Amino acid sequence: MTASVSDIGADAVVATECPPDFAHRNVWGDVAYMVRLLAFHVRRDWIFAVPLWVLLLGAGAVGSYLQLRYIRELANVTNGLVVSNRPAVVAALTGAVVFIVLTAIHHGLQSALAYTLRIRIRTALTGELLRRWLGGRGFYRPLQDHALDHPEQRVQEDVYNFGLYLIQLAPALVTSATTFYLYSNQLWLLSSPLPVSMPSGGQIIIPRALYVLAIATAIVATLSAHLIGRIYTRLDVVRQRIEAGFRHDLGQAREFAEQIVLGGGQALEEARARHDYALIRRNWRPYTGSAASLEAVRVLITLLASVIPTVLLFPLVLAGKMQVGDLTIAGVAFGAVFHAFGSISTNYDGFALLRSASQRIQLMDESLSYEQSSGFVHAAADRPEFAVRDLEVRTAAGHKLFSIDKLTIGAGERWLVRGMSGSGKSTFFRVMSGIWPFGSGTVEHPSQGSRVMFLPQKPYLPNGTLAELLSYPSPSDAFAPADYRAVLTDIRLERLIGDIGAARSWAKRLSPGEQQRVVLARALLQKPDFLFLDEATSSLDPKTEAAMFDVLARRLPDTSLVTIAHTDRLTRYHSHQLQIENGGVTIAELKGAAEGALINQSERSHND
Ligand SMILES: Nc1ncnc2c1ncn2[C@@H]1O[C@H](COP(=O)(O)OP(=O)(O)OP(=O)(O)O)[C@@H](O)[C@H]1O
Repeated sequence: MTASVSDIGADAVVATECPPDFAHRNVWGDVAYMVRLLAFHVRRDWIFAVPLWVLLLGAGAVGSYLQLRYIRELANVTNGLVVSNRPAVVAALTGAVVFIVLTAIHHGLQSALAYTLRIRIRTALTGELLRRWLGGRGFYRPLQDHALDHPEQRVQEDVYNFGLYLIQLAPALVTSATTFYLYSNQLWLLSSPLPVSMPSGGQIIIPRALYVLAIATAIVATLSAHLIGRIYTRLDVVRQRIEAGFRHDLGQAREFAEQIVLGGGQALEEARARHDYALIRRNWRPYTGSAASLEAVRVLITLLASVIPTVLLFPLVLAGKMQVGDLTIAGVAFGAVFHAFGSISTNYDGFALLRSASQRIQLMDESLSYEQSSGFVHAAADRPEFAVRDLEVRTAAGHKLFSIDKLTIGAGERWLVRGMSGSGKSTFFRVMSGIWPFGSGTVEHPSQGSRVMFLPQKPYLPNGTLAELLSYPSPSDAFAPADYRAVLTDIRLERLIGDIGAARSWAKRLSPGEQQRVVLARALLQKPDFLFLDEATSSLDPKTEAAMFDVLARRLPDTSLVTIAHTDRLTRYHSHQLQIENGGVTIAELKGAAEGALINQSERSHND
């Protein structure tokens, strides 16, 4: 099957989609947020940030001074040539070469400062975003539909771009201010009044015509750049998002290659990737248009600005009232004042990209600050037990899943949780862990010091050494090599003992059942007081499953177990059952659960 791009509505998406994060932004709000980010870095890293900023901005001012001196030497060369003064030409050329060398050294040092500051800004912002995103509960959003798009890109690329464009722009603005200061006076002096004939027949005199024209041209340039640049910023925010979507879908196709090939989904995956790319192409058209318009307006106004002084002053040169070199200086001074006053317009593309990066960081910042208020009261019990009262668990959409009037999971008890698919078993675990906010009631958690461990339905096996996988979430040096050898034997993966220190893509190398056993080994190492297993052995054959429950009973005799399972086979390993059905629960004691049952089962398994 090949789905065409228009089938999927790419045009509509790009043409009509206004990023939710863009709608309420304006340029001053963005600038205020940039200042907040900057202030954050300066507060965090003031010992380095303050001197680096001072040096970098100072370097901008030095740069414009060097440029001025160099241009003056060039003007002296021209003036010396006009009057055939050889020593003056040679002296001016020598001066020009000195300023060229100084300018090169200056640029090198400025780059070093800029790169140092960039990585320091990035380090401060990345550290903060990682702390708030990965380090807190903000990491998990039950409402995936409303979750922030591609936070990973915001942390990685947007923070990088923020530092990049900020460091490009900030010194440029300081250079502009210095240039404006240095050249303003000169242009003011060179500016004579200009008589302008009016269509009505009269004549008005523009005082300091060159100066006024330089400022007016700069204002026109800035306003036109802003009008075009607003769209450019918006399109760049869209571009960042759809690029991230493209990368994400390709990454997912790589991750699930086996499932896709077995399911025959290659054509659909290709269509999905083409659709993602089509969005990028559709966005590229207006993006190109606005970038091209920005560039054209910038060049047009810059070039016009470069001829205005000649147009106004050449009669004075022809009349012998002004030297050619002075015309050059007037031209440079006009250009400098125009560029300095209108520096936002000449740097508008960088400013637009800086706004786009800062908007995306801001949305992540706001999203991390947002706390979904929980309907549940979580408290610490004074005994080592979980106790729930008047619990009503709901879906994110507000539909009731089930309610529990009263339930206590005491020390050493073994509970089996059952119910139809979608009845809310995993959500019950989410409530018990405190990450599910939708519903009401009280959950008392075991007294301080009790350790609780949740093993979810889908094992999470990040890349790393086998020891890191087994010790997760503790570091691998938290356990001795002998512990790893023992648990690998317990979970019947002795063959991997030689690979304990080997870094591999274990999620790809291990079968789903083996992955589940690796996750069970974490519990054997961590020895929690309460262990919640969400269909943690669903991929195992009955014999291996029995062996795993036998090991759990042997190695963790005092651990309270809460197991979600669909199979009757596990009844014998539990003392109580919680059945979720028809919006309520039924609680029963399982009389057949005896130590003997475990041992008999285990012996049978070994004899099979
Ligand atoms: N993160 C989430 N956001 C929104 N709804 C969710 C989320 N997780 C689960 N649900 C919804 O809550 C309901 C209960 O889901 P839950 O995972 O608890 O079911 P379950 O009983 O464990 O199912 P199964 O036996 O199939 O694993 C389902 O309708 C599901 O769609």
